[in-house]
Amino acid sequence: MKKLVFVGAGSMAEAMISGIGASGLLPGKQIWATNKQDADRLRILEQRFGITTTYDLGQLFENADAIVLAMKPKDAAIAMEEIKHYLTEGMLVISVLAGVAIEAIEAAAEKSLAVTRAMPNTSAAIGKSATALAVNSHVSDAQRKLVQELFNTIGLTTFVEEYQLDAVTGLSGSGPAYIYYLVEAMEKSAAEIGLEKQTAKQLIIQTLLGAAEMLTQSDKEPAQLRFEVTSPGGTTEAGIKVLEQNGVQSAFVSCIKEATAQSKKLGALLGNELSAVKRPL
Ligand SMILES: NC(=O)C1=CN([C@@H]2O[C@H](COP(=O)(O)OP(=O)(O)OC[C@H]3O[C@@H](n4cnc5c(N)ncnc54)[C@H](O)[C@@H]3O)[C@@H](O)[C@H]2O)C=CC1
Ligand SMILES: O=C(O)[C@@H]1CCC=N1
Repeated sequence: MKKLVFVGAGSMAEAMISGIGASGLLPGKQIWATNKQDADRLRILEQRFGITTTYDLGQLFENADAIVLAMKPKDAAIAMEEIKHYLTEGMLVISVLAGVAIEAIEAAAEKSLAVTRAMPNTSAAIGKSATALAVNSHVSDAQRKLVQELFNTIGLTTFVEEYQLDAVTGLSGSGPAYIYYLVEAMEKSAAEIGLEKQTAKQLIIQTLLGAAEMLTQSDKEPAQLRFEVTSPGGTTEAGIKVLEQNGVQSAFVSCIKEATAQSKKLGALLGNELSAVKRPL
């Protein structure tokens, strides 16, 4: 790949640019980006990652191998209207838009295109994204390899059926936020039980890293690992009892289902009838 173009230069684009840049797969200069109107933001990204930015769409799309659609779903219709004439058959379109169907993107572009729908997460910034990918039939084997190589630079990559991407969005696209939410709660409680912020932060982060590593290295189920922390009549048992009384586990299940449902709704922002990708019967 010689030229990768980001249309949209917000948090997700930055996380990807940062990860791809750090991997050395593509020199910064060959990564291009544009946004709606925030020139200061583009300048910051240029300085930070050595990328090229422009508002000249002709220049932006010239000889581009792959285009990443990285605007909010609500802005996708206008953005597609602006860029559709620059999208050509040989280009690979990579959409990170939550909920928006591949067919809706092709319909908005008014042509058949090689499209990959991807759902990464913001841990891409440090090469730790969990990314799921789905491709349409116009994506060649070489493009499939290329897109996998690209997302491998920012973490773990797996291919799924397109209808599964809303679930991926609810689970791992939004997932980092759930973990940060838990950490916020742990930090709040640390303050209330008399621990200094810095000490608590260190302990919380190491606890998370340790638990993640245990989940990776051990072949035990999470429930078994939890059981092993929980001494009868001990502190964990007392704590978890409160979580159970407050329905925290089922609240998490509802949270992920709601986020999944919201992904489906967001898809409707770019072509109502085309956006809902149904599970095959
Ligand atoms: N933030 C996250 O954790 C994740 C976000 N996503 C998806 O990534 C996409 C972007 O999300 P964020 O980066 O969080 O949003 P953001 O609000 O930080 O950035 C959106 C960018 O799109 C630009 N934009 C809007 N209209 C445009 C147009 N017509 N032409 C060019 N640029 C335009 C904005 O100027 C801005 O730079 C969304 O579709 C979201 O569903 C996917 C996975 C994770
Ligand atoms: O909140 C959102 O809509 C985006 C998609 C997944 C994570 N952030």
